[in-house]
Formats: sequence, C-alpha cells, structure tokens
Amino acid sequence: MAMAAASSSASFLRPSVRRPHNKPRISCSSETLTPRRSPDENIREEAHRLSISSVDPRTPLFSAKYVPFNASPNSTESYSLDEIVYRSSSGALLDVQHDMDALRQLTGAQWRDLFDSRVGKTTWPYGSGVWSKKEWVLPEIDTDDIVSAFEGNSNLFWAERYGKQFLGMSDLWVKHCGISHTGSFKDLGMTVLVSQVNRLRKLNRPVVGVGCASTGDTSAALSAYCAAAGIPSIVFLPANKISIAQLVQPIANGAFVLSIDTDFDGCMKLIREVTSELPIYLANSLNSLRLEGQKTAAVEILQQFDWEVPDWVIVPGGNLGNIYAFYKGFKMCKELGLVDRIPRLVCAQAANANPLYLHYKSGWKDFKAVKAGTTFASAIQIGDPVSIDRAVFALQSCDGIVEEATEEELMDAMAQADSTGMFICPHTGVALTALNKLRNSEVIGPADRTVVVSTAHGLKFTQSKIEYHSKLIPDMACKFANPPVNVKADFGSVMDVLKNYLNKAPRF
Ligand SMILES: Cc1ncc(COP(=O)(O)O)c(C=O)c1O
Ligand SMILES: N[C@@H](CCOP(=O)(O)O)C(=O)O
Repeated sequence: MAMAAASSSASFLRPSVRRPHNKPRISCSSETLTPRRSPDENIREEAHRLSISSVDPRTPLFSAKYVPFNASPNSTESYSLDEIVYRSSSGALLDVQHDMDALRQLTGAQWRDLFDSRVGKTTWPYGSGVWSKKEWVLPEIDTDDIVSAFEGNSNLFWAERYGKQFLGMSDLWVKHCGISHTGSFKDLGMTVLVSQVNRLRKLNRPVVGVGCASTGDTSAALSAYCAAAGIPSIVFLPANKISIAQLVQPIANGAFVLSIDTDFDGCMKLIREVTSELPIYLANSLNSLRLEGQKTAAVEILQQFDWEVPDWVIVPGGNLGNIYAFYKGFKMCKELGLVDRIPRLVCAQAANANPLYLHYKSGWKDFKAVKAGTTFASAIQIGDPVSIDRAVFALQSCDGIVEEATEEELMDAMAQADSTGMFICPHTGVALTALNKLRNSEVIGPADRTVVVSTAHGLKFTQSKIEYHSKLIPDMACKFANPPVNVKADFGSVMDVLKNYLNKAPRF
C-alpha cells in the first residue's frame, strides 16, 4: 500500500525523481551493475534528462510567493519570489507562502514516502536534505540554478549517556545541524538564498553581489555558497567579536570582508542601509527565503523518528529566524497531514544577550531591544533580533517557553556534554542549560522525547574550550575542567601519574 502511494505521488511531481523505465539504476539480475549515467554526463545533466523524460501533463505547478508576515486574511499584498523585496509595504517582515491547496493534492502518506525515497541518494538536487523537500522550499526554481553542497541530512544523535547521567532522561537526542558543509545550520538556508540569487542573475536582475552582517556562521555559509556559484559576497563582521575559525572562513572563500568597529546589531543596521542603496542582495534571515531552507531541519527530525513527533525541541536563539523556521517546518507537516501534532518549542538565550527571554518573562508585553553583552556563545550575541515578531508568533502558537543561561551554566553544560563524547558549541551549551532547568522544574519529564538542536560545530569554538579547560576564565570555577598533566619524560614519573589517576578515576 505504501509503495503504491509512493509511486503514484512521484508521478504527480515535476521534476520527478523517477528514472526512465528502461534504465534501472542497478541491474540486480546479472553480475554486472549498469551505471545510471554515462561517464560524459554529470549529475545535473542526468537530473535534466530524468525530469524531461518523466513530465506528466497532470503535474500540478507548486508555487510560492512573499506575503506580509502574519497578515490579516483580507490582505492581498504579495510579491513574486523573483522580486527583490525584504519588507512589506508597511515595513513588516515577509513570509514565503506556499500554495497549500496544490500541495494538498498529495496525501501526508504520499509526501512522507516521497521524502523518504530521496534520502541517502546523489540524485541532483534531492541528495540534499533541503532540496529533497524542494516542492516545499522553492518549488519553481529550475534544478540547473540550484547551488547545493548536499547539506542537511544531519545526524540525530541519541545522547544516551548525557541524558541518563546528567538529566535522568532516556529519550534525549541532539540534532547536529552544525556537522555540515560550513559547520553550522546556516547552510540549510544559504543554499536556498544563493540558488535564488543565481536564478535572479540569470534573469538579469540587478544583483552584483550578496551581503550579510554576521556573528560568524552566516558569513561562512554565504561566502562558501557564493564562491561555489562564482557570485561575489560581502560580509560585515563586528571587529574582535567572532572566533578566529569563523573569521577565516569568509576570508578563505574569497569574500570581501569588512571588520567593523561595532557589534552585530551595528553591522546589521549598516548592511540594511547599504543593501537598500546598492544592488547587493541581503542574505540575513530578515530575508525570508533563508527560513525556507532552515525549516527542513524540522521535517528531517520527524523523518528520522519515522514521523513520530517529539515532545520538545530546544533551539538556541539570537537573531531569532531559526526558532520560527522550526515552527514553520513542523506546522507544514501537520497541515499537510504528515503528522498529527507539533512539538513544544523552547528558545534558549544567553543571559548576556536575552531580549526574547525578558520579553517572555514580561508576559509578552512591549518588546525592548537590549545592548548585548559579551558571551562565549558569541554567535548569539544579539540585542535587537530582526525576527522578533516571527519568534513570538512561533512560541505563542506552540505553547513554547524561553529560557536563559549564564556564562558559567552554558560553559559547564558544554563541558559536561563534551565529556560524554560530543564536541558541541557554546550555543548548544545554552540549549542544554535550558533543558537542565526545565528538567529540574519538572516541566520536561524523564521520558519526554526531547531534541536539542546543536547549531554549530564545536571546532569553531576551540578557544573557549581551551580557556575553560585551562581554568583561565575570570570568576568561573570551571568545575568540569580537564587540563592536561605535565609530566617528566621518565618511566617512574609517568607511572606515578598514571597510578594516581587510576586510583581516583571514575568507574564508567
Ligand atoms: C551557532 C548559532 N547558533 C544559534 C544561532 C541563532 O540563530 P537565530 O539567529 O536564527 O536565532 C546562530 C545565529 O544567530 C548561530 O550562529
Ligand atoms: N548568528 C548569525 C547572526 C545573523 O543571523 P541571520 O540568521 O539573521 O543571518 C551569524 O552567524 O551571523
């Protein structure tokens, strides 16, 4: 039954992943394997051939457009995705709205089967975790215009030991969005944005380059995808406020890097002004295209649980696009019948940069931006998040919660997680602290299926780990520091040190 649904769903889609009937990918009936394409054909060309050969006249044309975010049902304002527009006529945020009636022509089961059928392949562009959901992302883009590093499909890690030892939990998972092409979840959104820019340039729209303000990860993703497509990228970075690993990424990828003597919010203000004057396309998540890619991480989590819905998903928040992206991904899965409910979301902020937390604690009264203080979670050192309205909407719609983490809490949580075999970034430490607090208050139960979203690779933040394990952080006990032991190069000294360690070592 499921197989029948899968094949009938595929026949409705254009472009289709179906292979020509006379050309199976692998012939099992003989000893020889038949390659699905000849050596002189690349995977783009192959995708082109396959889609041409399987066009179905009944194909519904899925489509999407920009509309004002959370607009009244009577609003008729909308823009083509081929327009260069970031705000509505009243200055509000925009959202990408899909033709849900067209998408409903497939049942939830058919969508599930279609998405599942694309995982783990190299079929262009569906080998990407983002583009495997193309019909829900940018349905109308030509696959030839897509710029992809086969991002997504990231590991969902069962945090068995961390959950059991530190939280008394049996069903704790970490979605490693940072184990990715440029080392953060930003790849998910950037493949979409840069692909659309690629299309706009082919349509001769005035786009000479793509620009962003960044705390490190957005600029890394932007510069890599632009470099792959041969598009100039320009990045505004707050001077001395991002890690060395993040700074070197856009430099290495050939971006034009401006190191500006301000904070992220200052850079954001400048890039908005600049992109309204010059034909530079804005790549921050103010641009709602980005969130279309980022929302696929939510779909992916459901897929990885065989479409069972977790109870909680915890996301570290800064500029606040991602929390809305997760909400949107889950919501679409519910609206299109892939699942019957959505999880509760928790947004976790650093206490030194906590405007959303303060807003939540005030009972969602008037929002006030803050001056963000220094935090080891430097990528979320943001005081005036552009997506505040999106975040509030998402959290209110799913009975969500906002938590905060002090510097000591987030560094201790990171060290504890690392001691169980992870190597997480400080932002994930913020999310784990939120979980810790919600477990202590028993809001999250011991058997609740909980997913913590890990947003960047720990290797980008080794300096903070070095300072922690060297106990070099002023006013921080660094309780879980594990510094190396200096020992003389003789057998006796090494043996003494080892015996001492083995006498005291914890028994695992
Ligand atoms: C590593 C990391 N985690 C979390 C975030 C927060 O995401 P958002 O700005 O979408 O809230 C960012 C960027 O802001 C980030 O780079
Ligand atoms: N952490 C971000 C800050 C900018 O966020 P964006 O999602 O609006 O681009 C970064 O890495 O720059």
